[in-house]
This record gives sequence, structure tokens and C-alpha cells, in this order.
Amino acid sequence: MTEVLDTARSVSAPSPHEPWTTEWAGLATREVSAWFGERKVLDRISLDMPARTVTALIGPSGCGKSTYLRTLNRMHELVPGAQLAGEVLLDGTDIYAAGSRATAIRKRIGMVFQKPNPFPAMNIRDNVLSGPKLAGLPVADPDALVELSLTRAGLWSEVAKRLDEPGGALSGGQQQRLCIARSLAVSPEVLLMDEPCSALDPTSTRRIEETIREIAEEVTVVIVTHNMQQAQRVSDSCAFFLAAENEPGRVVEAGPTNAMFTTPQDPRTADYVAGRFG
Ligand SMILES: Nc1ncnc2c1ncn2[C@@H]1O[C@H](COP(=O)(O)OP(=O)(O)OP(=O)(O)O)[C@@H](O)[C@H]1O
Repeated sequence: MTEVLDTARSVSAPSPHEPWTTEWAGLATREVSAWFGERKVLDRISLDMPARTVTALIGPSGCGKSTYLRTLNRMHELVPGAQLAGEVLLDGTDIYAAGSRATAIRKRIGMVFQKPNPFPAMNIRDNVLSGPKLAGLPVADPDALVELSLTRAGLWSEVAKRLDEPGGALSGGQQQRLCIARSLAVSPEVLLMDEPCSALDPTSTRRIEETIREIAEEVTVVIVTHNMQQAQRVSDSCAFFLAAENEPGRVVEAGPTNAMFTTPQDPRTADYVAGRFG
């Protein structure tokens, strides 16, 4: 079903000023557990990540946030010996259902990583177009798609006259926004971001945060962050992960960001968001 939908889809960007063509899709997990070999690292995670909102995954190092993020677009299964149980629902359909293909899912659910990873020698324009090219999606109007994607990523005004320069010539923050543009060029319904600002200075970080808020008007965003101020600034809802010693990670508490930070229900959440551990 997913594959049929995917092959019928092409990236369309008729005009940079027309609305983004992404369909609005929410994500949810039901009892997701994950293992690396014999070792269970996530235990029955059930979360709702509504369409066009930003969900922040917070918690101390090693509690399974990145692993959980990677289960959301089937990247977890790329690790030899990795296993998964439970359901990941994209618009109500399990992305692990029989007949659903991982490559097709990863086009609908894009990912931005901790370290900006543009192709350094490739020019800015081709870096953006590499998204749909690698995904095997036809592009009707490349120039329009480049402008639209860079605009959506908040980078167009800075690079409009430099499209033939290499991606590696940009600053770290610009490179990360270029990577966001490359992901958006595939017209994903969901964008997963794994600590996208951890390698960036405060100014670039704030710029990316603005971009995330803008993207979330049309794309569902899930972000892993260690920065509590960032979680408060960018997210609509939060999920607090915690792993006791030799135990898999579990969600202690999840809910609207404001409530998580002002009136947390669990004392462990209160201690974590106040910076008392982790
Ligand atoms: N490829 C892997 N093979 C084996 N174990 C792994 C692998 N990746 C992660 N783990 C283990 O799974 C657990 C969860 O790791 P994960 O990276 O998801 O945590 P995290 O909360 O994202 O941590 P951090 O905040 O430090 O990035 C850790 O104990 C980690 O050692």
C-alpha cells in the first residue's frame, strides 16, 4: 500500500509561492520495544506525535531517544541484530506492516542528523536536488524546487546568488539548513531531527529553531534534544525518557511542553527539567 502511494508521488513545486505540497500526517507508536541483539533498550513506548506539531524527546544520555527516533523511519533495522516489537503508525497505518517497504517509508519520514552532512564538494543547488535524486523521485521544475526547499529551510536569502558554490563552503549552521532543505525537497510528511543543533553556535541554533517552527506549519517534526531551553522554545509536546541501571528506556511522562516544564506529574521529570540530573 505504502509503495503504491510512493511510486505514484512525485515532487511538485510549481511555484515557490504556492503552498507546500506535503500531506499532513501524524505519527504514533504503540508499545514499541527495541533490542540490540539480546539487549533490550526500549520498553513499550506509546506516544502520539500529532500532525503539524513539534514533539521533543528528552532524557539523559543512553535512555534510548535516538534509538526510538530511528524506529520511527525504520532506520533501526539497518543495525545488524537489531529487533523491534510494537507498531509505528503513520496516519494510522503501521510502517512495519507486511508489504510496506523501508525505502518508501524513509521518503515519507525524513531525517536530519546531529552533524551537518551535505556533500561538501557538490554545489548548493545539487545538494538540494540530491534529496529527490537519491530517493528516485522525478522533479518537474528543479529551479523552483531548489528555491522552495531553501526558502522553507530559511536559507534562500543567504544563498540565492551562491547556488553554484560548494556546500562545504557554507558555515556549520548554513550547512545544517542545507541538509534540512535537502530533506524537505523530498516533500516528507514527517521530519525526524537528532540533536540538529548540538554542533552549532547559539546564533545558528536559534536560526535552526526558527526554521523548525516554520517547517512545523506543514510537516510533523520529532526532535531529540539535550537542551531544555530548546525543548521549551521549539516543541509543542515533550516525552521524557529514562532508563534505570541495566533496564531499557521507558517514557516516564509525556504531554504538552508547558505542562511538562511547569507542572510535571512525576518527581523524576521535575528533577530532570530543572537540571538536577542528567
Ligand atoms: N548500534 C548499537 N549497537 C548496540 N547498542 C547500541 C547501539 N546504538 C545504541 N545502543 C545502546 O542503546 C542504548 C540507547 O542508546 P541511544 O543512543 O538510543 O540513547 P540516547 O538516549 O539517544 O543517548 P544520547 O543522548 O547519549 O545520544 C544505549 O545503551 C546504547 O549503548
